[in-house]
Amino acid sequence: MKRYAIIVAGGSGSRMNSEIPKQFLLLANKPVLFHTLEAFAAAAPLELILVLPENQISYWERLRQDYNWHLPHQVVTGGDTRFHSVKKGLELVSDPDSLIAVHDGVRPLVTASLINNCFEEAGLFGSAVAAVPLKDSIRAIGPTSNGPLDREAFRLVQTPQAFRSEWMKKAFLADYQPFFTDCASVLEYAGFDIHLSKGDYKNLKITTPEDLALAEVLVGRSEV
Ligand SMILES: Nc1ccn([C@@H]2O[C@H](COP(=O)(O)OP(=O)(O)OP(=O)(O)O)[C@@H](O)[C@H]2O)c(=O)n1
Ligand SMILES: C[C@](O)(CO)[C@H](O)COP(=O)(O)O
Repeated sequence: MKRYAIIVAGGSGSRMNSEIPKQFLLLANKPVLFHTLEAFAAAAPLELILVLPENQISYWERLRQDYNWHLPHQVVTGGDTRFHSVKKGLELVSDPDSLIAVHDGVRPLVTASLINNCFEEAGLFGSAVAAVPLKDSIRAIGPTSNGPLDREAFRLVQTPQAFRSEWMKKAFLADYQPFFTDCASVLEYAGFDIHLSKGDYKNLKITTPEDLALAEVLVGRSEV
């Protein structure tokens, strides 16, 4: 089955508080997005689709030239939310019977084994969403009090999130809902079962400045 990867990098990175959107910041001396795209290209034969903010496409082209970086990929402009950006990426998937992995451009430490495992399990189950158990205790917050929850009943959800293309195409016909924080929520809303796949604690999402500092420590360290 043909494989596609949609790398969503259409956000502005407001929580990072950086003038340059976080997907272009340097990690181990090269832009975060180069790490992410290279990880997918190294994993398995697939078609790479990169979703970027409209006002950053020329910056991306300049970065590629400056770094003499030539990994084949298609670029499409993103939308107002992650949901809309994924939807734009989906328009470039032409094969009706394929597997699609959607991944945050700002998760550059994703490994080939995590990517391939998600594709393989999506082939078996129709969906495969990387997730990890919680390490901390959690409490539910009410208006005047708070109380403990059983952390074994929860998982932290990551990307890659891989699906049969037919499922994704159907699910993304939905109108946008505010609880669509990832693709799993969109597919579940459309009635599809979500299979959780083994995630990786190192597969962190660069959201705030300390995440980038942590990624600098972890990058290239396969032994941890
Ligand atoms: N309209 C959007 C919003 C987000 N994303 C992408 O979805 C991934 C996860 O989103 P997040 O970490 O929230 O990125 P931002 O939206 O850029 O960050 P913030 O919420 O802090 O503004 C990122 O790779 C981001 O670029 C996207 O493609 N299109
Ligand atoms: C898709 C995601 O990374 C899964 O954990 C997450 O939902 C993205 O959330 P964000 O608020 O857009 O960073």
